[in-house]
Formats: sequence, structure tokens, C-alpha cells
Amino acid sequence: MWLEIGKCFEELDADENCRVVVLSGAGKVFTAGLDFQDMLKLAPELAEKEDVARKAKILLNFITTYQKSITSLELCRKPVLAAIHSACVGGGVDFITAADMRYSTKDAWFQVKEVDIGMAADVGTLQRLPKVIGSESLVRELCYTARKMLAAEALTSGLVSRLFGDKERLLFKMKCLCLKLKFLCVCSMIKGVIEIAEEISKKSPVAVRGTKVNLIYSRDHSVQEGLNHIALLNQMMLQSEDFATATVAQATKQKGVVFSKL
Ligand SMILES: CCC/C=C/C=C/C(=O)SCCNC(=O)CCNC(=O)[C@H](O)C(C)(C)COP(=O)(O)OP(=O)(O)OC[C@H]1O[C@@H](n2cnc3c(N)ncnc32)[C@H](O)[C@@H]1OP(=O)(O)O
Repeated sequence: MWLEIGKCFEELDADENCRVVVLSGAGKVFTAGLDFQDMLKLAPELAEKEDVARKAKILLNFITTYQKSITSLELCRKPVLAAIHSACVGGGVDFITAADMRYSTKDAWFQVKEVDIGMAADVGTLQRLPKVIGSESLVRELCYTARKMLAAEALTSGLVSRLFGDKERLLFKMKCLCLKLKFLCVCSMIKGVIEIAEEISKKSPVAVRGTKVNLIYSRDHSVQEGLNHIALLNQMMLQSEDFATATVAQATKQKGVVFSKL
């Protein structure tokens, strides 16, 4: 599956019909993290080698494959919106911290579980989580203790940017019908996140792509390096038809401008 994730985001990056990606979990939980069965398969392969360097080579390959898979969310130049329900454990936290935005249901919970299985997290949480939630103290508490963080705290800490009552559109509709009071409805997460994705998809893909690429670059570089990067990028991109079209539309209050595929 980890290889498939990388391949999937490579394809989404290349697909001109795709402007935004919504990532959700199909099962009972968003993700249980590392598949213990995968780890069991690794054991005999390691046992075949006696020497530590040979064993280490196998593990390095394993770890970097997982790392690349998760980094593929950032290399995909389309915004990735993670919609998380129920449990998001271990590798799941590594995974969602590589997304552009995170939303969850009120029943969601997050756990940097790696210390509980005797390892330091190695596929992104330790690198990205401090940049996502900003509090080193909270990050360290979560990583050292492996305690569960519930949705409410995920919201206040900035791990997720909005909470939804439930996951599916169906439930949203049912609740609306039952209550007959739209304003009291807890909004379905998938519906809400798709609405945000739709809003982004109407913007210039040139502008959105440039914004994502520069945000990630700037996160990992100095302010001046980030400024240099966007200056280089925009000396080309400001010549795009999107810039002219969008600027005229804003100035003339024109609505519903459609930007062509990129
Ligand atoms: C180079 C490596 C990089 C990656 C590192 C990643 C590290 C990590 O992800 S550390 C965290 C590992 N994951 C866990 O510790 C999660 C363990 N599972 C749970 O906490 C619960 O199962 C969970 C909260 C996800 C769901 O709880 P629930 O009560 O709803 O279900 P269960 O009865 O516990 O589980 C249902 C069946 O799923 C199997 N299962 C659960 N987790 C895993 C897993 N990680 N890998 C494989 N299988 C898993 C569980 O055994 C049950 O199976 P069965 O008994 O056959 O029904």
C-alpha cells in the first residue's frame, strides 16, 4: 500500500484534470498506522543476514520507501486536504502532517504511537508536526508519551483547522431531514471538505500550484531564500494568462471566471 500511495500522488500531480485532492479513510478508522503484518514479513528477510550493515541496508530501504510515500503528498503540487475520522494512529500522523490542510470529525483522535512499539517515529511526524502545530512542548509530550489527542485539542492546537459532526453526506442529509433546522445541523465532513476543495479548484491552477510549492519551500528555508524562490517562479508565472484574466476579473468584479487546465 505504501508504494501505491506514492504512485497515486505522482499520478494526481501529473493529471491535469485534478486540481485538489481530498484524502479520507474508507474503513472504520482513518488509519491504524503501520501494518503489523508488513513488519512480520520483514523479520525473515532480516534474519537471513547476519551482519548488522546488511540488515541495516534492508531497513534503510524499508524506511526510505515509507518516507518517500509520505513525502509524495508534498511533492504533489495540488493541495491535499485530509479528512480524518475516528483513529489516526502512528504512521497516520506522519501521513496527515504532509497534507496541506487537515479536517476531522468530532470523534477523531490522534496518536503518535511509535514509542509504544519501541521506535522513534521515522517517516515525517518528528520533522513536520512541530511545524504544523507550532508548540514544541506539546509535540514532545505527544511523541514521548504516545497519549491520545482528541479532536477538540487537535483543533485548538492547530493540527486540524475545522471539526465536523460526522463523516458522510448521507448522515448530513438524514440529520437535516430529522431536525428540519438546517442551522442546527452538524455538517458532514466529506461534504464540508469537498466544498473547500471545490472553492480551491475554481482558482487559477497556476496560482494555487505556485502557492503550495513556495509555502513548502519557504517552510524549509530562510525568509530571503523563500523570497528569492517566489521571485524566480513568478518572473515566469506572472506572464501566464491566468494572472491577466484573474486581475481583470477582480478589477471589473467579474464572477465565474474559468481557468484552463494546467
Ligand atoms: C518504516 C516504518 C515506518 C512507519 C512507522 C509507523 C509506525 C506506527 O504506525 S506505530 C502505530 C502502529 N499501530 C498501532 O499500534 C495501532 C494498533 N491498533 C489499534 O490501536 C486499534 O486496533 C485501533 C484503534 C486502530 C482500532 O481499534 P478497534 O477497537 O476499532 O479495532 P481492533 O479490534 O483493535 O482491531 C480490528 C482488527 O484490526 C487489526 N489491527 C489493528 N491495528 C492493526 C495494525 N496496525 N496492523 C495490522 N492489523 C491491525 C486488529 O488486530 C484486529 O484484527 P482482528 O483481530 O483480525 O479482527
